[in-house]
Amino acid sequence: TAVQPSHEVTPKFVEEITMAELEADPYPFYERLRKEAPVAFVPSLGMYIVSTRELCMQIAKDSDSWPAVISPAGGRTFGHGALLNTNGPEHRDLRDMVEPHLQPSAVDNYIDDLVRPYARELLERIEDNGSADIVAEYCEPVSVRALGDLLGLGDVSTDKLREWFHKLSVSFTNSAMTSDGEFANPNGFVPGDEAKAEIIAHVDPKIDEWIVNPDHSAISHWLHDGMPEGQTRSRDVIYPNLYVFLLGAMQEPGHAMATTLAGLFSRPDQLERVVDDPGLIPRAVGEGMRWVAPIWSAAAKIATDEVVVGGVTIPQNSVVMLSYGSANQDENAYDAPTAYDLDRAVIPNMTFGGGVHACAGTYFANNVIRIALEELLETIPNIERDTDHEVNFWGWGFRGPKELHVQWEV
Ligand SMILES: COc1cccc(CO)c1O
Repeated sequence: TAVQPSHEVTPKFVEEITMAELEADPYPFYERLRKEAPVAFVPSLGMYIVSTRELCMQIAKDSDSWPAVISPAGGRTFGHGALLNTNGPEHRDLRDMVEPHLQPSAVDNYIDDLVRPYARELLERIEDNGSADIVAEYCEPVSVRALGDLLGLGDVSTDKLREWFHKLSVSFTNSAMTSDGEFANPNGFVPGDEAKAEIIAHVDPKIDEWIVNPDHSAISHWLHDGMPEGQTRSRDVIYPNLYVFLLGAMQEPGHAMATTLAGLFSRPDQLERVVDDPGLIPRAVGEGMRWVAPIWSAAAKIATDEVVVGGVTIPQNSVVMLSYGSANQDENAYDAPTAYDLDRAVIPNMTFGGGVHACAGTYFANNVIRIALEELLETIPNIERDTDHEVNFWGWGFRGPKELHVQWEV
């Protein structure tokens, strides 16, 4: 439930902010938060928001004082057995379940064959068109196909995987609360419920098969690895964590590709350097994800006891949301933080979180994004932004360009 601090006076701009404004452009609001109220209870979100890099880093790393909790909207979407809602030994067991496929030595073995052929196939389809919405026609397809095939969902179409993550995403981030702590937009969870129903209908028979005939897919290993002979993990464990992968792990590499391109388009000289030297792509991607963190504000923690943070008393059991997208543009840590700059000093950022809950897919994601951009810039080195279209970044929980219209001389 939303714990409204009675004695604190909420600044007017904090009282008035709406979900729609945050999803359109959270940056002005968070710049004011960082300066005037780095820790603030935001009534329309029904939780405390932490907006500076220092405090986000401090809380993310202190998992004893700040256990991870799924946000209210997240819990309504996924249920409560997901990695990001577990701590201690239960969390460790789930990380042991998902990490084998994501550790660098494993990724190095499969990542090129997993990503490059499909990226090339997509580029062959569009390279003679001279224009594209690169988000829909390339970034999202490459992002979902790679992970879908790894998971064991090669029989789910690219478009269906995209539909699922879009539906899960709007549901997971449907965070608006009324003043009495109810969800402001209960209908916003319908897309997530629809996606889950389809996911279960498709995956249940596959789980039945994997139980008796294991294969090398990630989900098959999640069922069997580390379990006593003849036993497999229950669906109650598999599904909430599969939803985590079908949302963020599917959506964010595509966001990061598009955001990096948008950043480079804002610095044509830097785009040219990256096209000429693909060895710069990892740095370009790192800066792109610093510039607009794809997982912008989706890591919530819970105050185990009443605690004072940033001068604010946070009551016990309050939900605190770490806004990594704001931390990454904290003027106390980054010069000209709102600018994309390939050459800026590399200062650790919050893109992949921190502490024991830091992203398990960091290495996997960085390689998917790298290969996708290597193939794109090699195939279409003269890619430009189509300035007849705006770059419409969207999202508060997760953020990236909804579309990115590009053109090139054929
Ligand atoms: C990798 O995937 C995720 C990371 C952080 C939050 C969520 C919300 O489910 C995710 O799906």
